[in-house]
Amino acid sequence: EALRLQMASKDKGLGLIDRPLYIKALMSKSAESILEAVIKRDPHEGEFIQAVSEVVHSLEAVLSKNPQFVHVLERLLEPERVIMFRVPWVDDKGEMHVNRGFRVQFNQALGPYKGGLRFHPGVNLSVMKFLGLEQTLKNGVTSLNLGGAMGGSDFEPKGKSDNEMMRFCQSFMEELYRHIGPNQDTPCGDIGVGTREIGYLFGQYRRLTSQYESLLTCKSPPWGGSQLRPEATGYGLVYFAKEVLADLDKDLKGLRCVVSGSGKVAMYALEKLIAFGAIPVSISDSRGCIIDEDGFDFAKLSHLRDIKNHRKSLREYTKTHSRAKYIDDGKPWGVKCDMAFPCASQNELNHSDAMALVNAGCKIVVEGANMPCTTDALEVFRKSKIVYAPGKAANAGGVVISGLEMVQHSGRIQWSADEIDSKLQEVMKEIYLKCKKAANEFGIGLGSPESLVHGANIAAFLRVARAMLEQGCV
Ligand SMILES: NC(=O)C1=CN([C@@H]2O[C@H](COP(=O)(O)OP(=O)(O)OC[C@H]3O[C@@H](n4cnc5c(N)ncnc54)[C@H](OP(=O)(O)O)[C@@H]3O)[C@@H](O)[C@H]2O)C=CC1
Ligand SMILES: N=C(CCC(=O)O)C(=O)O
Repeated sequence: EALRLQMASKDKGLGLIDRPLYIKALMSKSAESILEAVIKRDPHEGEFIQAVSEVVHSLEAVLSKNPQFVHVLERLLEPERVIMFRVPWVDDKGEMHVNRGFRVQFNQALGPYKGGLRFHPGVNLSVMKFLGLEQTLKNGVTSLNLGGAMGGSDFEPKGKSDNEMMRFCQSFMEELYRHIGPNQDTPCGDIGVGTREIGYLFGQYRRLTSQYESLLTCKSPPWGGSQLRPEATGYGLVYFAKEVLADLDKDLKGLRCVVSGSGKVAMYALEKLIAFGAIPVSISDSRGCIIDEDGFDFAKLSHLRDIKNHRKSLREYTKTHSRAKYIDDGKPWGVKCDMAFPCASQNELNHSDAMALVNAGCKIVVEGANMPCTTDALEVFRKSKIVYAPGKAANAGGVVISGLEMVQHSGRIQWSADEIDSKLQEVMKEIYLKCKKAANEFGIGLGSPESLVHGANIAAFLRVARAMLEQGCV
């Protein structure tokens, strides 16, 4: 029945919203009714429904053994607060512009809201809610006491001067500061928001409140930031991948890796892969990808992509490295490889990309981005027995070091890069073991390629749900 529904949905070319049809066929009544309620309430929020479908599917076994959690899950899937606001700003020519700002404060049961800020024209409420849910579960799967949130704006940072970026950040914080604080909500970076933007946001917050508080992370180390916070997501991703490989008696050395994206997460993942002797052969940006079969000149690449140089196009790399090929509108998934690290954006890797990866010999996919694989791509991985590590576990290194930044900032101390790095390695191993344990406890054995995603959802949900149950119907 599930396969029939799945084929039917594919034949009719049903959209994202209908994709859960075949997933629903696999679900018990209570799980299906929870998903149906979400689809009924916001049928146009495709990304959010996609994220919810995966979570509800993972929790079937938990709900059947713990019926008291059914109502907790219903509450969890509705954000505690959605703040949307106008962001007016003036460009260098004196022209006025307006953008939309968001802060989705998803769940505060485990601690103050914690999550990124994304500046990208693709930002809308559905994307903010999917990221808020992912962040809630990601923070839940760590041992940190942090709730989940996500915010940002549909502002396009590309082509903006430093002064325009500063004025936009100041206007954005002019509203956001009413809703955040060290014990309330502590934002950080994400797509389009790095240390430069966090600096401008922090300066405006200080001006408005005259408070020097630990309320933004990814700050610059000399004034309260943590060592290795920019590197943390990419480094942690590779540490997680090493744990997955170790269980398969493999190691990164000599493995060919395809990476997508060339921002903060992708570039530091590339650096760490090279350090461990892996051979990254591709990276990408929103206009195309570079294939360099012999491996990359990391120093040259990182100079090109540095935000201080306004992130030059990847095409510039081929001017000094003739062996590299730049492919307009290209994606890196067809290149012969052993592992894939999607580190760009949601739904960047679809059904045909997944098929290309299978044909290229890929055996393991480790997500650096949040929800980079479509439901159809995950179905291909499942059928082809490709081991798949979800972003909510594998990319949690960023928020973990954000949590450590908050500890250092409030204690007015700063740990060394080595201390942070060894803590990061330890935490990524802990997260991996938690996912494995949860999957095994509920009978989704490690043999099944999607066990880590179920394990991550189960481990995270149980931690958040227990707190929500004890804190009453709020
Ligand atoms: N920063 C963090 O701490 C964390 C980030 N993540 C996730 O990792 C991913 C990357 O974030 P981050 O590296 O910080 O962001 P950056 O803005 O630093 O880099 C984003 C990269 O992805 C590319 N990109 C953006 N949108 C698209 C798209 N629609 N299609 C193809 N490529 C695209 C960009 O290309 P171009 O330069 O051409 O725009 C750029 O190379 C996101 O999914 C984010 O949510 C997860 C955990 C932590
Ligand atoms: N964008 C982030 C980082 C969140 C944080 O460090 O608060 C993520 O985990 O997706």
